[in-house]
Amino acid sequence: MATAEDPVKKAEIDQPLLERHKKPVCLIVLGMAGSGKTTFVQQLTGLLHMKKKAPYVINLDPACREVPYPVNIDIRDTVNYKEVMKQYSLGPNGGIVTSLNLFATKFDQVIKLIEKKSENTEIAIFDTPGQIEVFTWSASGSIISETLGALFPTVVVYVIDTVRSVSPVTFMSNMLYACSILYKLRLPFIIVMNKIDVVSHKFALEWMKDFEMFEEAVERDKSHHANLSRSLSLTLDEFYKDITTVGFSAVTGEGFEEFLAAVDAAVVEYETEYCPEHDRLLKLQAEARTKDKDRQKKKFQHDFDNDMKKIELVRNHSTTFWKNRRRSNSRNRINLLVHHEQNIGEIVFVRYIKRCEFD
Ligand SMILES: Nc1nc2c(ncn2[C@@H]2O[C@H](COP(=O)(O)OP(=O)(O)OP(=O)(O)O)[C@@H](O)[C@H]2O)c(=O)[nH]1
Repeated sequence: MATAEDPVKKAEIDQPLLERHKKPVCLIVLGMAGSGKTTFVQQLTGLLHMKKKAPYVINLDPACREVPYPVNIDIRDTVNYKEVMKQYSLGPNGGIVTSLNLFATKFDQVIKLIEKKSENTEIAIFDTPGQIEVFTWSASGSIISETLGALFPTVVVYVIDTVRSVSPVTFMSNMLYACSILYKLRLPFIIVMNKIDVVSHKFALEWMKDFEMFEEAVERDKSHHANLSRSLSLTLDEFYKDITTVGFSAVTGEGFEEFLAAVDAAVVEYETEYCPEHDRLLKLQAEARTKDKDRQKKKFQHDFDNDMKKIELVRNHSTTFWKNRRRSNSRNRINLLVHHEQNIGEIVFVRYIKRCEFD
């Protein structure tokens, strides 16, 4: 398991973030309802302000009553969640999904605003709805995360309620969810074990580092899910190795510096792993498109040649016909032939235009 204090990563992040990147680092804050996302964003915003590094804050939760931090862009200014529910006859979750989808259609404007601020903004923070699946498994969530990932160094911050995770089963469920989000969004990932002012997150670090310690905890837990947790934990071993975990208290601000170091390390990962992979995929897509175009071009050429043969045949036939035609009883046949010639002429014309497009 990697922590922000790893010497290799620390060496790579000696240079301050702002000097390496002109664009802000985008933090997408996700987490189960009640994990403390909003309090975390509030604390983070306050601490960054104190450091004279005011973040650009975007609220993506259309259903929240109030936002307890200074917000630069608020989804509620663009979409009226209650109106959406009424207009489309939706329940609360459907209303949130549809509101986020409507907002995603205007996401290019958000990008423009962030770019405008890029000169003197280091960090942009996105607070997301409590119904985590609304963001992670919706089209709008993919659009937003992919757009950000393509333009700015983007990091997913997954907030976990440490107090509730002392139970191995809850801990395992949370980790499985984190793992599924990582594979869905494929962006650098930081786990924030929140509420460490109540319970230290050391037990979680130990469970992630040492499988036997987790197994002991599972043995103590009499839950009927214990066996499943044990085998899943082995599966998650690989996931733990690549993930950065920091303890944080959204109430006291403890863990702030460690979190910033983790963000810096995640940006290095974005540059060294995410960007090359992203470019590789784009290249593959471009190659596939070229191949498809070549295939269509060949097929077109084949059809075009066949048409030319057909028209030549009709032309020869009609020349003979016109030569031998007799005036009586031939009007319909003449009309048919003219019509046929016109049709083939149109096909050839359309194909000719298409060939010009190919070239
Ligand atoms: N002691 C303690 N309480 C916290 C901390 N972070 C959040 N809380 C409390 O946890 C509760 C939930 O916090 P929120 O910030 O509303 O959680 P959320 O994830 O935004 O919730 P949703 O908007 O429902 O998704 C609140 O009562 C907070 O005061 C923390 O670090 N320590």
